Amino acid sequence: MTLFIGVMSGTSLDGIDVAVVEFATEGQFRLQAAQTFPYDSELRASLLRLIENQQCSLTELGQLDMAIGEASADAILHLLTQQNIAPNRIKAIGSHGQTICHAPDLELPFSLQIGNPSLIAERTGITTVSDFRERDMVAGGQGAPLVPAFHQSLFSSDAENRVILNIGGISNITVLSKEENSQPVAFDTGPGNVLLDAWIQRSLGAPYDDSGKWAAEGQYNEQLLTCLMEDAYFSRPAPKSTGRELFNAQWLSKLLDKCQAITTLSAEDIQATLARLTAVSIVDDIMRYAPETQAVYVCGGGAHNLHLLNQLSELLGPDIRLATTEAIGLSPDWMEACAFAWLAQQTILQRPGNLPSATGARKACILGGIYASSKAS
Ligand SMILES: Nc1ncnc2c1ncn2[C@@H]1O[C@H](COP(=O)(O)OP(=O)(O)OP(=O)(O)O)[C@@H](O)[C@H]1O
Ligand SMILES: CC(=O)N[C@H]1[C@@H]2OC[C@@H](O2)[C@@H](O)[C@@H]1O[C@H](C)C(=O)O
Repeated sequence: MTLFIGVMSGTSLDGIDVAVVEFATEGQFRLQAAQTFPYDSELRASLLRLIENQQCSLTELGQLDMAIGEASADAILHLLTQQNIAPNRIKAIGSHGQTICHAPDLELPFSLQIGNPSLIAERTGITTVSDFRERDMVAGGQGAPLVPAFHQSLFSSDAENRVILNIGGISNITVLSKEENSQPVAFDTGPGNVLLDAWIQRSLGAPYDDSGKWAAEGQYNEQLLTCLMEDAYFSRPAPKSTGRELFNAQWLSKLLDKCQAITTLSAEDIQATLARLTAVSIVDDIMRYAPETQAVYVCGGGAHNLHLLNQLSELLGPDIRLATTEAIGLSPDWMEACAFAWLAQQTILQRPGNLPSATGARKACILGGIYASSKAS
């Protein structure tokens, strides 16, 4: 039995997801335990300032790197103790870290994640794989999304054309065709929950729109939707990836200021329009890149937003089945953490982790850096 741990802190900045995963035979896995460890409000506020304003001192950056490393190590050790799993049973940790700057389209592209892996390896005594994105980028890729290789390995089907849809802060799709040897198209479609969270936080002070109830009280507005959809990201062809550097509270404020319809809209109408934007941008991309889709399986926190799921279902129409990834064997909350456990395994086995058909890289690469355990194995 080979156990790996995956650790993911996503663009929603809600905290650190940790999953303990068993990989038995090829193409099979079992989730043994998982938990989210929320960021404390001060750490979250510092991260948000850093990511959205892109300004901080080097000392502050170094301290945040260490603080997230500490929080990740604490989370891993807490889960292992609670589950009575000895650290020496874990082959390796795959730690994504917290993205603080993703810049795939610069002349010298880079993607920066923090959460010091030396600290994680030292504190846990477990070999830690980290810095997954940059190898793909230097091979000409976007460095994201990386989860599609895991989707392909574990969730392909020869019975139906599937899309795996992650709705985190940002949304991304993986198109899994039932044709043998087909390579998945996969990319970030744009905002997931990030604008919904920003607007409800600004209007009501709530962290997120629980089940989408607030959006369901409003009516979406076509004029505002058209304004929002004019952003060039939506019409750009794949491969492409994005993040909070583009879709953030400032992006929203700027477009709300520009749109004349805004004076007649209630705050909940704006929330309804943002939900519609997430749904329309996703479904437009599914229709463009995967018109033969038979089923869409949703994961990420957006899988709990019933209003968003209703919007998706309406736009997809009656012939495309919509369900959460629970229907194909994995709770929507743990997809990304499980994927980083799998990506760590790929690296340890010296196998590639990126999919060139998703990221646009020239070749498949072994991803990441390995921070060896200081304990003899
Ligand atoms: N019960 C719920 N109702 C509505 N929305 C929810 C609910 N639970 C979580 N969410 C949404 O999901 C978000 C968190 O999703 P998730 O953890 O998948 O994001 P992430 O992993 O940080 O992002 P990404 O995948 O972009 O890196 C929350 O910020 C919230 O908007
Ligand atoms: C740079 C970065 O952290 N990107 C995230 C983000 O969150 C969702 C989407 O944008 C995806 O491209 C990616 O994360 C997942 C884990 C991925 O690489 O597949």
